[in-house]
Amino acid sequence: MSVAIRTIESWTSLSSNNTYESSWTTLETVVHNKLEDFVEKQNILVLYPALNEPLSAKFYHSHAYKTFRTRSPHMIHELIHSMRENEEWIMKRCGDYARYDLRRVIWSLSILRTEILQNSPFKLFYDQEPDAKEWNVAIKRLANREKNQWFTSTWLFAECYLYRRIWAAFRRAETLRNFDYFSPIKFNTAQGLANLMNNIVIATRGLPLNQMNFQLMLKLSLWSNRCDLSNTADPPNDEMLQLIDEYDKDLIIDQSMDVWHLLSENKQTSRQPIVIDIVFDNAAFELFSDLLLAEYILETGLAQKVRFHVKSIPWFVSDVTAADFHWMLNSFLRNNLVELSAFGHKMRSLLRNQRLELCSINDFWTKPTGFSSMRQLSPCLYVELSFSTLVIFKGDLNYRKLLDDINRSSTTPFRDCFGGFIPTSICALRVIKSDIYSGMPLCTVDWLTEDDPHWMMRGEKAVIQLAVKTSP
Ligand SMILES: O=P(O)(O)OC[C@H]1O[C@](O)(CO)[C@@H](O)[C@@H]1O
Repeated sequence: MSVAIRTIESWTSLSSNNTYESSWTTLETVVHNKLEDFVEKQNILVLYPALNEPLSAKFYHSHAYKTFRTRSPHMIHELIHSMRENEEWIMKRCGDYARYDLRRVIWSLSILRTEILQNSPFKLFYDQEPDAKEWNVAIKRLANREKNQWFTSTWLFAECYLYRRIWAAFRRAETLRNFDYFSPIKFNTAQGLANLMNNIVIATRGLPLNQMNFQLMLKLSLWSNRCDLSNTADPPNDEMLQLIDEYDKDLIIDQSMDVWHLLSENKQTSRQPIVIDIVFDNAAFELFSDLLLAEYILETGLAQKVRFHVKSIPWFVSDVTAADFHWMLNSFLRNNLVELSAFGHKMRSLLRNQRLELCSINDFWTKPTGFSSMRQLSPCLYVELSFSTLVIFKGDLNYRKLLDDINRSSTTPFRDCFGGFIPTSICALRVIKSDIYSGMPLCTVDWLTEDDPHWMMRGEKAVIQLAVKTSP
């Protein structure tokens, strides 16, 4: 969107003879005609996503289409800009030769951007990374079915491919192969929020175990998902904690009470140490609020251990990697704000005595598939999760993967959409940022869409959903 806005601005400033209004109208027509050309040439269907099919950018009225027409090209543009802006800083970290490697990477990124905009076929990976072969098999399989282009393949595959391609561009450069190119944006965002995080730490010290406090911590973790850096760059509200009750009006499905019942009953009856897993989404504020939730769960005895899952490579701009996790912990430890620093020390000691665990890196989380294939592709991970009482999946992308990114009728029960994936009970904390749903009350999506056709892309509404695994 902002790419288009920039074009419009520069164009209007050039045509100084025209009135603002007439130049705007002319330009709108030009942009519109160009779009029409693209839609026709690339066989884009001027339809909403088809029911029971995977989401795809081939549907004009979809978030997938907008992603590849504007969001992703813009994201690459911003990444290039960030690499240029942070060149000196990058050279300090990666050595002087990084300057030359950066040139090559930027060139590769520009090519990638053009490939998206031209709906080119996916290229194979020629790198030596362990997953390259698997990716290439999948790309060739798509090519046989003529679905190996950005707009014709499934959205999930194409979007994961995009982040794998960006990674490949950096991995090829000797000095930058271990550099996280999204780290400047993740670190800067987190640093800017230190005061807010410190205030929230103060406000949440010593919260006793009860349903209300549990729901508060769960909802804080939910609403922090508004602050991803790929879609909704808005900073969290300073009053977030105080506004949680008010946010309830945007919570379309709220099963936080059911999650509470599941965990508090399990606490009474379980004879085994209770483990809960959190599959992280975004770094910075969201990561902080997930750590707070984990702390509350442990302090109140709802579980004896909380395990965290991170991405193996820089992913969807702001997803948490192991390096982000350690960076955040260290930044808390070194912080001058007393309570934030004490929180860091607490986290460190919980990690040392293994009540918190950062699970070993698993590349399943960055595969271009939904979770229904976990059992087959990553059986050990599936078994590991099955020992847990509850897995909390954070965010929109994890939600899409839970549903295999298939556009079922919005009222289909949550659990019926998992394609058999149910290693244990599953909770989704999702701020809605894409056009896929489950378990929605009748007509809700229709009414919301009638009021605002783009509501699902704004990251304003959310769901807390639970699927309980009953013993066989
Ligand atoms: O960080 P989240 O909540 O997974 O969302 C990030 C983005 O991922 C998507 O699912 C795909 O781009 C978007 O809908 C969303 O903007």
